[in-house]
Formats: sequence, C-alpha cells, structure tokens
Amino acid sequence: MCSNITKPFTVFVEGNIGSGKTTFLEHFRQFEDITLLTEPVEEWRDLKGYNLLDLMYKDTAKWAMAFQSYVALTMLDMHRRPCPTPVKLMERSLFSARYCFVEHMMRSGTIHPAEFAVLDEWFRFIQHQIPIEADLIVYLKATPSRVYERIKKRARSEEQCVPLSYIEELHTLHEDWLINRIHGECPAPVLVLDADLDLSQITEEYKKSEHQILRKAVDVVMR
Ligand SMILES: Cc1cc2cn([C@H]3C[C@H](O)[C@@H](CO)O3)c(=O)nc2[nH]1
Repeated sequence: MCSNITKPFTVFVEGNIGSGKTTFLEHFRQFEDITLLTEPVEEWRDLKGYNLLDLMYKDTAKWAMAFQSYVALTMLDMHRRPCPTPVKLMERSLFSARYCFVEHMMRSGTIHPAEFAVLDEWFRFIQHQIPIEADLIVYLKATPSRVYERIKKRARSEEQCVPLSYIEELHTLHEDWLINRIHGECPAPVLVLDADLDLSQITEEYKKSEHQILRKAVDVVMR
C-alpha cells in the first residue's frame, strides 16, 4: 500500500446540474495517478433508508436544511479523505454547496434566514479551521436550456419536476461565483470548459485540461 500524498494537486469540477461533471471525471479514470471522488449522490439517496434528495425535491421548504446539512458533511468527508495519488479530482465542493445551492435556497426564501445563518456559520468555521482548498477549479460552463434537455433525457427520478427557471438561477449563481467573483477571490484559478459541446466533441475540450492536470501530477511527485 503506497503512502498517502499529504498535499495532492486538488481539482474541483464544478458546473450546473447536467453539465457533464461525471462524464468529465470518468474521462480521467484512465490515469492511475489521479483519484476521482464523484458526488456521493447515493449517500444522499439512502441515509439509513431515507432518500433525502427526493424529500428535498418533493418538499423543499421542509427538507432543504436537513439535505444541505448532510450534503455538507459528505463533501467535508471527501475534502478530508486521504489521497494515495498525486492528483485528486472532486465533483463539486463545499464552496459550490455554499455559494450555489445554499445561496439559492436563501435567496429564494426556501430556507429561513436563521437556517441560512446556521449553514453559513458551519461553512465559515470549516473554511477557516480545516484545509479544504483546491489548486484548480474546472468550470463546465453550459447554457441552461442545453443542460435542461440533458436532465430530461437522463431522467433521474428525483429531478423530473426541476423547472428550467431553477437551472437558470443555478447557472447565474455559478457565473457570479466563478466568473464575476461576487463572493471575493475564488479558492483557486478557474479553467472554463465549453460544456455545451455534445459527447462526440467534448473529449477534445477535456484534453485542454488534461495537460494542465497531468503536468501538475509530475510536479507533485517530483516535489
Ligand atoms: C455541494 C452540493 C451538491 C448538490 C447537489 N444537489 C442536487 C442537484 C442534483 O439534482 C443532485 C446531484 O447533483 O443533487 C443539491 O441540491 N445541492 C447540492 N450541494
């Protein structure tokens, strides 16, 4: 068993629902120097038998707080997980949890300001006490109508009643966070990829990040 790398080159893969994050991560499964941490959706769908994702979509006002609290715990677990390889790719992060999803719930009034304050305090405490930073953010930038089609086609049961307006609002929150930088400095440099491309063309687009990511793997190993 090789020892863990104390500070692997860490990449957050960020983007709207249906922007192709899982497909992007799967592209890197071919490299043994990279650890892939995909979003723990299955944990959100089955916590001691409770499907928190479904509960959240069915009655958002009632379940958003519990759902986002558990999402934050599972993301923190991913941030903290020991990594045996020089590079670690994570699907989303505590940052998109806070600046995209929790932000949306607060702005839309889905959660009470007091609930938002609790989630925000957790995020601030974690951000200052625990190293959860990244070295690169890959932003899969997609047009809302494009990803909306994919969500319909993918037909994940819990997402069937997600309206286009929600996707548009999430897109704006990703742009505000990663491009317009309204929350201040980003935790890492942002590499924007065109996630509107369909599967046949997208591999070329992914290759743009491949060199940057793999070259860093060499740097980490040579450290
Ligand atoms: C960090 C984070 C990921 C995440 C995903 N989701 C939802 C969007 C999708 O329908 C599903 C899988 O990403 O979970 C959410 O509501 N809140 C989240 N917060």
